Amino acid sequence: MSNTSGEPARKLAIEVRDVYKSFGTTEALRGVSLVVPEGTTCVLMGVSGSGKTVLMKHIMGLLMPDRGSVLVEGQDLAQMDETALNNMRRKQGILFQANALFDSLNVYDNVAFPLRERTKMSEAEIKETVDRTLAKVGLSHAVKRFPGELSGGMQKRVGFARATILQPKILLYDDPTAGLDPLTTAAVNEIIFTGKQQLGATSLVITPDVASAFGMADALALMHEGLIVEYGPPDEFRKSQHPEVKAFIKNWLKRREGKGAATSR
Ligand SMILES: Nc1ncnc2c1ncn2[C@@H]1O[C@H](COP(=O)(O)OP(=O)(O)OP(=O)(O)O)[C@@H](O)[C@H]1O
Repeated sequence: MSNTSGEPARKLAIEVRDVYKSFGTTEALRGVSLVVPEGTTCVLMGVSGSGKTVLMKHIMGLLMPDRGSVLVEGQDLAQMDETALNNMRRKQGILFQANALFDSLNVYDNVAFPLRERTKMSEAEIKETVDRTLAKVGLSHAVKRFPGELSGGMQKRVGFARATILQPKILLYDDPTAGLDPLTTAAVNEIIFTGKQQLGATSLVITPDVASAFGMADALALMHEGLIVEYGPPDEFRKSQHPEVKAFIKNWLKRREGKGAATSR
């Protein structure tokens, strides 16, 4: 199989096929389809309540569709038993808004945690792996500090180190830059890019930050009322004439200008 550029088509890391999901009378997903080829970054955008997190939870196997199917690395999650689902989740690195670091553990022990829980590595092997991972995110100097003693950006980097220490093939980020200042936001975007470059991982990112989205995405998807209303590479997405895309970008520009005015005052 090849695409129009003559390169062999990549395998699909994630494939969502016509998924419906309701909670009572709330139709959260109303026929969503999405493909994310291996090693690429897909960014999901959309207003609050449009269904982004519900979609991501399906990909994590935390929710099952009412109709349709979700395949991760070609495997239909609905066909998996609990053990297989757990194994599949281990291949995913998950970074949500809250970093979910253990406050009582220092940086070293936070990052070592998945290795102690899920591998049979010796303490010497763990040390070698943790040191190498922390060096990659520029935190070698902070191993003994506790989460409360770190800046927001440093906490994100620890979260990233912990989420990636088992070398996941799929990275899922839900609003990783929420509440962060522009400099820290740039640092987190760099981290997401690092995930792609260093791990060759497939990433699915939910972010309201359109500038970050365009900077990191191989493909962008806009969700609206439980549907993906536009999907495509950044260049095509930018030119979209879909009213929801135009409204979303206009709204973001307005909010950004508002923030600029607030900070320049
Ligand atoms: N467990 C649940 N029970 C009931 N309703 C839910 C549940 N989870 C999500 N919903 C509803 O499904 C819809 C989609 O929610 P979702 O969290 O996916 O939105 P979102 O696009 O991620 O929003 P935000 O940007 O605010 O996080 C919303 O109407 C939400 O209230």
